[in-house]
Amino acid sequence: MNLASAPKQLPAQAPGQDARPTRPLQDALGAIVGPSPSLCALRARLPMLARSNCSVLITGETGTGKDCVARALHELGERRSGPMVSINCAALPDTLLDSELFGYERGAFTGAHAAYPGKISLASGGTLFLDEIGDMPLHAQAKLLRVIETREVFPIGAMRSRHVDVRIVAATHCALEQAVRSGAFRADLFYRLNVARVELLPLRQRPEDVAALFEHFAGQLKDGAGPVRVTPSAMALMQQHDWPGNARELRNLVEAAGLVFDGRPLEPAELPLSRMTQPGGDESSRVIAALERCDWNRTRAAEMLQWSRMTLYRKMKQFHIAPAPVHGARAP
Ligand SMILES: Nc1ncnc2c1ncn2[C@@H]1O[C@H](COP(=O)(O)OP(=O)(O)OP(=O)(O)O)[C@@H](O)[C@H]1O
Repeated sequence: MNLASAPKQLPAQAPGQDARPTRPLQDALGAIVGPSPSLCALRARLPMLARSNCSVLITGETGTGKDCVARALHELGERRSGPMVSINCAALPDTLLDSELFGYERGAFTGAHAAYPGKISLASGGTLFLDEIGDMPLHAQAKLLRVIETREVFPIGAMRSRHVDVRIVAATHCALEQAVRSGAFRADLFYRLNVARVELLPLRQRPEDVAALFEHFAGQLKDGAGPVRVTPSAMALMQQHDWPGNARELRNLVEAAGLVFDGRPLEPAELPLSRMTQPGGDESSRVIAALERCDWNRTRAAEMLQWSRMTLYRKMKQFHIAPAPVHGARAP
């Protein structure tokens, strides 16, 4: 099957035209693949959003492309020659998040053998991408709010604050409004971050993007693994799949398909669509089943579920699943 490619959303470059202004635009927008109306609208809106310096909050399920959008915002804006510094707020324990974000002076605490400027200062002149902002502990939220309001950062153990010039882009998979209502997220910080909002739909709500994404990921396969092709019925099956891991799950599927592809378009039965990610079945059982099949190795279980490790940790926390069963008994 010849898969439909994404429509040409970008204006063609006239011969002799200076390539400099359009190249970053083409690259950054071209990295967000998919002909669905929601992605077309996003690509039309991003250049304007990137030109402003306002904070942007990107929301969407895991694997929907929040990181891609944050990168495009940086690359399309005037700060593109500056750094883009990312931090995953869910990946660090509370104490480390503080020092990673705000930095510290030499000797500020045991083990601080040298001063560290912190991610916020390191992003000065560029963009600070705060991934999984919904998992930021309340005390760090208060400090971040102060940084946004004063544009000053106070490293741990420092005598004086330092000026910083950063654009903040934050992302979350969770409903921050609900977290604000429950008191888990500060309302004042929410309003500071939510100046502009980008909402990414789950892939199951934009099945028209599946073919274009499939072709995009197939084109990225290393030599010898492609070009993977599928029959029309296999594509139809993929368009009906619920994709709990969204584009990341599709990318993993294409990589797995590349390993079994022998030049013949793949039939539906040959698609490595994991039963773990088939529609139906409750999610906590799927998580436990994957962990059991991988001897409770969370890295392998995350791969099997086609989730990032952070997503698996989050789901385990959500469903109260302990890291390993005690005496073979399942955690509640
Ligand atoms: N529209 C898209 N076009 C091209 N690639 C995409 C698109 N959406 C997602 N991807 C790719 O899918 C993978 C997952 O995307 P990304 O990391 O941006 O998702 P995310 O929403 O930030 O996930 P998480 O919440 O788990 O961090 C990446 O390889 C990314 O490049």
